[in-house]
Amino acid sequence: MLKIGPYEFSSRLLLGTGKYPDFETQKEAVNVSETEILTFSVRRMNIFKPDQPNFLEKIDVEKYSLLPNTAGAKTADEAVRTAKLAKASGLCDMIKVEVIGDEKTLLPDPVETLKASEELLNEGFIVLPYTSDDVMLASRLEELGCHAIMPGASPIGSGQGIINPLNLSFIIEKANVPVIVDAGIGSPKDAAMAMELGADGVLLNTAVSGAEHPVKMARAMKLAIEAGRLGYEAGRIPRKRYATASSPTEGMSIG
Ligand SMILES: CC(=O)[C@@H](O)[C@H](O)COP(=O)(O)O
Repeated sequence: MLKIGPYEFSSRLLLGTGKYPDFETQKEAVNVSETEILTFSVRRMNIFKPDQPNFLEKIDVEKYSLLPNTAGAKTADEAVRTAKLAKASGLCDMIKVEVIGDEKTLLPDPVETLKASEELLNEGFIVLPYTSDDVMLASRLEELGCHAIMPGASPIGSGQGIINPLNLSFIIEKANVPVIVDAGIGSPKDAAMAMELGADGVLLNTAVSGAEHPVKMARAMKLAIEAGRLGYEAGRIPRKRYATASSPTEGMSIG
Protein backbone atom coordinates (compact mmCIF):
# COMPACT_ATOMS: atom_id res chain seq x y z
CA MET A 1 0.00 0.00 0.00
CA LEU A 2 1.12 3.54 -0.74
CA LYS A 3 0.32 5.75 2.26
CA ILE A 4 0.23 9.51 1.82
CA GLY A 5 -0.85 11.36 4.93
CA PRO A 6 -4.19 9.84 5.95
CA TYR A 7 -4.76 8.20 2.55
CA GLU A 8 -3.92 4.69 1.32
CA PHE A 9 -3.62 3.57 -2.30
CA SER A 10 -3.13 0.17 -3.93
CA SER A 11 -1.72 1.65 -7.12
CA ARG A 12 1.73 3.23 -7.04
CA LEU A 13 1.24 5.06 -10.32
CA LEU A 14 0.25 8.74 -10.19
CA LEU A 15 -0.86 9.91 -13.61
CA GLY A 16 -0.90 13.35 -15.21
CA THR A 17 -3.92 14.35 -17.27
CA GLY A 18 -2.46 16.87 -19.73
CA LYS A 19 -1.35 16.71 -23.36
CA TYR A 20 -3.45 13.71 -24.51
CA PRO A 21 -4.45 13.73 -28.19
CA ASP A 22 -8.13 13.81 -27.16
CA PHE A 23 -10.41 13.32 -24.15
CA GLU A 24 -11.42 9.77 -25.13
CA THR A 25 -7.79 8.62 -25.22
CA GLN A 26 -7.16 10.36 -21.92
CA LYS A 27 -10.12 8.58 -20.34
CA GLU A 28 -9.10 5.16 -21.64
CA ALA A 29 -5.46 5.61 -20.67
CA VAL A 30 -6.44 6.66 -17.15
CA ASN A 31 -8.75 3.66 -16.90
CA VAL A 32 -6.22 1.13 -18.17
CA SER A 33 -3.43 2.51 -15.95
CA GLU A 34 -5.51 1.62 -12.87
CA THR A 35 -4.14 4.74 -11.21
CA GLU A 36 -5.96 6.06 -8.16
CA ILE A 37 -4.36 9.51 -8.15
CA LEU A 38 -4.74 12.01 -10.96
CA THR A 39 -2.73 15.19 -11.13
CA PHE A 40 -3.66 18.29 -13.10
CA SER A 41 -2.63 21.91 -13.32
CA VAL A 42 -5.02 24.13 -11.37
CA ARG A 43 -4.34 26.97 -13.79
CA ARG A 44 -5.65 24.96 -16.73
CA MET A 45 -8.80 23.72 -15.05
CA ASN A 46 -11.29 26.60 -15.14
CA ILE A 47 -12.49 25.24 -11.81
CA PHE A 48 -14.83 28.10 -11.12
CA LYS A 49 -16.13 28.33 -14.71
CA PRO A 50 -18.23 25.25 -15.46
CA ASP A 51 -19.05 26.57 -18.95
CA GLN A 52 -15.37 26.52 -19.97
CA PRO A 53 -13.50 23.39 -21.18
CA ASN A 54 -12.38 21.22 -18.31
CA PHE A 55 -9.41 18.90 -18.60
CA LEU A 56 -11.12 16.18 -16.62
CA GLU A 57 -14.55 16.44 -18.23
CA LYS A 58 -14.66 12.87 -19.55
CA ILE A 59 -13.38 11.37 -16.33
CA ASP A 60 -15.51 10.30 -13.41
CA VAL A 61 -13.49 12.30 -10.88
CA GLU A 62 -15.38 10.75 -7.96
CA LYS A 63 -13.44 7.53 -8.60
CA TYR A 64 -10.04 9.17 -8.09
CA SER A 65 -8.05 11.12 -5.55
CA LEU A 66 -7.17 14.41 -7.14
CA LEU A 67 -3.73 15.92 -6.79
CA PRO A 68 -3.86 19.45 -8.18
CA ASN A 69 -0.47 20.95 -8.96
CA THR A 70 0.73 24.51 -8.86
CA ALA A 71 2.35 24.37 -12.32
CA GLY A 72 3.01 27.85 -13.66
CA ALA A 73 4.01 29.24 -10.25
CA LYS A 74 7.41 30.92 -10.12
CA THR A 75 7.26 32.06 -6.51
CA ALA A 76 6.06 30.60 -3.23
CA ASP A 77 3.32 33.22 -3.07
CA GLU A 78 1.96 32.20 -6.47
CA ALA A 79 2.05 28.52 -5.51
CA VAL A 80 0.21 29.18 -2.25
CA ARG A 81 -2.45 31.25 -4.03
CA THR A 82 -2.95 28.50 -6.62
CA ALA A 83 -3.18 25.80 -3.95
CA LYS A 84 -5.79 27.78 -2.01
CA LEU A 85 -7.83 28.18 -5.18
CA ALA A 86 -7.82 24.41 -5.68
CA LYS A 87 -8.87 23.80 -2.09
CA ALA A 88 -11.62 26.42 -2.27
CA SER A 89 -13.17 24.51 -5.18
CA GLY A 90 -13.66 21.60 -2.76
CA LEU A 91 -11.77 19.22 -5.05
CA CYS A 92 -9.18 17.96 -2.59
CA ASP A 93 -6.81 18.67 0.26
CA MET A 94 -3.66 17.27 -1.36
CA ILE A 95 -1.41 19.57 -3.33
CA LYS A 96 1.61 18.98 -5.52
CA VAL A 97 3.85 21.99 -4.92
CA GLU A 98 5.56 22.90 -8.18
CA VAL A 99 7.54 26.14 -8.20
CA ILE A 100 9.61 26.42 -11.34
CA GLY A 101 12.90 28.27 -11.12
CA ASP A 102 14.05 28.12 -14.71
CA GLU A 103 11.97 28.29 -17.88
CA LYS A 104 14.29 26.26 -20.08
CA THR A 105 14.87 23.28 -17.80
CA LEU A 106 11.67 23.61 -15.75
CA LEU A 107 13.75 22.67 -12.73
CA PRO A 108 12.19 23.54 -9.38
CA ASP A 109 13.28 26.56 -7.34
CA PRO A 110 14.46 24.96 -4.06
CA VAL A 111 14.10 28.06 -1.87
CA GLU A 112 10.60 28.92 -3.08
CA THR A 113 9.57 25.25 -2.94
CA LEU A 114 10.57 25.07 0.73
CA LYS A 115 8.76 28.33 1.48
CA ALA A 116 5.56 27.31 -0.30
CA SER A 117 5.58 23.85 1.30
CA GLU A 118 5.94 25.33 4.78
CA GLU A 119 3.08 27.77 4.26
CA LEU A 120 0.80 25.12 2.82
CA LEU A 121 1.55 22.71 5.65
CA ASN A 122 0.60 25.48 8.08
CA GLU A 123 -2.66 25.86 6.15
CA GLY A 124 -3.43 22.16 6.68
CA PHE A 125 -2.75 20.84 3.18
CA ILE A 126 -1.38 17.37 2.45
CA VAL A 127 1.80 18.54 0.76
CA LEU A 128 3.74 16.70 -1.95
CA PRO A 129 6.55 18.89 -3.28
CA TYR A 130 8.16 18.36 -6.67
CA THR A 131 11.85 18.77 -5.99
CA SER A 132 15.21 18.20 -7.63
CA ASP A 133 17.16 15.05 -6.77
CA ASP A 134 19.11 16.95 -4.10
CA VAL A 135 19.45 14.73 -1.04
CA MET A 136 19.61 17.47 1.57
CA LEU A 137 16.72 19.40 0.08
CA ALA A 138 14.58 16.28 0.22
CA SER A 139 15.55 15.91 3.85
CA ARG A 140 14.65 19.52 4.62
CA LEU A 141 11.25 19.08 3.00
CA GLU A 142 10.62 15.99 5.10
CA GLU A 143 11.69 17.85 8.27
CA LEU A 144 9.13 20.53 7.48
CA GLY A 145 6.45 17.85 7.59
CA CYS A 146 5.80 17.20 3.88
CA HIS A 147 3.72 14.07 3.41
CA ALA A 148 5.75 12.77 0.45
CA ILE A 149 8.82 13.89 -1.48
CA MET A 150 8.76 13.94 -5.27
CA PRO A 151 12.26 14.16 -6.75
CA GLY A 152 12.56 14.47 -10.50
CA ALA A 153 14.14 11.72 -12.56
CA SER A 154 15.10 14.30 -15.22
CA PRO A 155 13.52 17.51 -16.61
CA ILE A 156 9.73 17.50 -17.03
CA GLY A 157 8.64 16.22 -20.42
CA SER A 158 12.20 15.32 -21.44
CA GLY A 159 11.72 11.55 -21.33
CA GLN A 160 15.38 11.20 -20.37
CA GLY A 161 14.65 8.73 -17.58
CA ILE A 162 16.63 8.56 -14.36
CA ILE A 163 19.74 10.71 -14.72
CA ASN A 164 21.09 10.23 -11.21
CA PRO A 165 20.05 6.89 -9.70
CA LEU A 166 22.63 7.29 -6.94
CA ASN A 167 21.06 10.49 -5.61
CA LEU A 168 17.58 9.00 -5.88
CA SER A 169 18.70 5.96 -3.92
CA PHE A 170 20.22 8.20 -1.22
CA ILE A 171 16.94 10.13 -0.97
CA ILE A 172 14.98 6.89 -0.73
CA GLU A 173 17.33 5.44 1.89
CA LYS A 174 17.09 8.53 4.09
CA ALA A 175 13.37 9.24 3.77
CA ASN A 176 10.71 8.27 6.28
CA VAL A 177 7.90 9.52 4.06
CA PRO A 178 6.97 8.14 0.62
CA VAL A 179 9.33 9.03 -2.21
CA ILE A 180 7.54 9.37 -5.53
CA VAL A 181 9.76 9.78 -8.57
CA ASP A 182 8.21 12.57 -10.62
CA ALA A 183 9.00 13.87 -14.11
CA GLY A 184 11.26 12.81 -16.93
CA ILE A 185 10.16 9.18 -17.12
CA GLY A 186 10.43 8.13 -20.78
CA SER A 187 9.64 4.44 -20.93
CA PRO A 188 8.43 1.54 -18.76
CA LYS A 189 12.08 0.63 -18.12
CA ASP A 190 12.57 3.99 -16.32
CA ALA A 191 9.46 3.47 -14.20
CA ALA A 192 10.55 -0.06 -13.27
CA MET A 193 14.01 1.23 -12.40
CA ALA A 194 12.57 3.87 -10.06
CA MET A 195 10.60 1.17 -8.28
CA GLU A 196 13.58 -1.20 -8.14
CA LEU A 197 15.55 1.58 -6.50
CA GLY A 198 12.92 1.46 -3.77
CA ALA A 199 10.71 4.41 -4.70
CA ASP A 200 7.19 4.23 -3.26
CA GLY A 201 5.60 5.44 -6.46
CA VAL A 202 6.05 7.13 -9.82
CA LEU A 203 4.29 10.21 -11.17
CA LEU A 204 4.34 10.53 -14.94
CA ASN A 205 2.47 12.22 -17.74
CA THR A 206 4.26 12.82 -21.05
CA ALA A 207 5.53 9.25 -21.45
CA VAL A 208 1.89 8.12 -21.69
CA SER A 209 0.11 11.11 -23.23
CA GLY A 210 2.82 11.58 -25.87
CA ALA A 211 3.28 7.89 -26.73
CA GLU A 212 2.32 6.63 -30.15
CA HIS A 213 -0.31 4.48 -28.43
CA PRO A 214 -1.10 6.18 -25.10
CA VAL A 215 -3.50 3.47 -23.91
CA LYS A 216 -0.98 0.68 -24.51
CA MET A 217 1.70 2.74 -22.80
CA ALA A 218 -0.56 3.38 -19.80
CA ARG A 219 -0.88 -0.37 -19.36
CA ALA A 220 2.86 -0.87 -19.87
CA MET A 221 3.58 1.69 -17.13
CA LYS A 222 1.16 0.01 -14.73
CA LEU A 223 2.84 -3.35 -15.30
CA ALA A 224 6.36 -1.88 -15.11
CA ILE A 225 5.62 -0.22 -11.78
CA GLU A 226 4.15 -3.43 -10.39
CA ALA A 227 7.10 -5.48 -11.69
CA GLY A 228 9.64 -2.98 -10.35
CA ARG A 229 8.03 -2.99 -6.93
CA LEU A 230 7.84 -6.78 -6.84
CA GLY A 231 11.49 -7.00 -7.87
CA TYR A 232 12.45 -4.57 -5.12
CA GLU A 233 10.53 -6.56 -2.52
CA ALA A 234 12.01 -9.84 -3.81
CA GLY A 235 15.57 -8.54 -3.34
CA ARG A 236 17.84 -8.74 -6.36
CA ILE A 237 21.06 -10.77 -6.44
CA PRO A 238 24.28 -8.88 -5.73
CA ARG A 239 26.28 -7.73 -8.76
CA LYS A 240 29.56 -9.62 -9.13
CA ARG A 241 32.58 -8.87 -11.25
CA TYR A 242 33.07 -12.44 -12.48
CA ALA A 243 30.89 -15.37 -13.52
CA THR A 244 29.41 -18.02 -11.27
CA ALA A 245 28.05 -21.06 -13.10
CA SER A 246 24.27 -21.28 -12.99
CA SER A 247 24.39 -25.10 -13.03
CA PRO A 248 27.12 -26.14 -10.61
CA THR A 249 28.85 -29.44 -11.50
CA GLU A 250 30.54 -29.94 -8.12
CA GLY A 251 29.60 -33.23 -6.46
CA MET A 252 28.06 -34.71 -9.63
CA SER A 253 29.19 -38.13 -10.88
CA ILE A 254 29.34 -37.09 -14.53
CA GLY A 255 31.54 -34.06 -15.17
C1 LIG B 1 1.69 16.49 -14.78
C2 LIG B 1 2.78 16.90 -13.91
O1 LIG B 1 2.63 17.04 -12.73
C3 LIG B 1 4.10 17.14 -14.54
O2 LIG B 1 4.55 18.40 -14.19
C4 LIG B 1 4.99 16.04 -14.05
O3 LIG B 1 6.11 16.49 -13.45
C5 LIG B 1 5.17 14.96 -15.05
O4 LIG B 1 6.30 15.09 -15.83
P1 LIG B 1 6.46 14.19 -17.15
O5 LIG B 1 5.51 14.75 -18.13
O6 LIG B 1 7.90 14.34 -17.54
O7 LIG B 1 6.12 12.78 -16.78
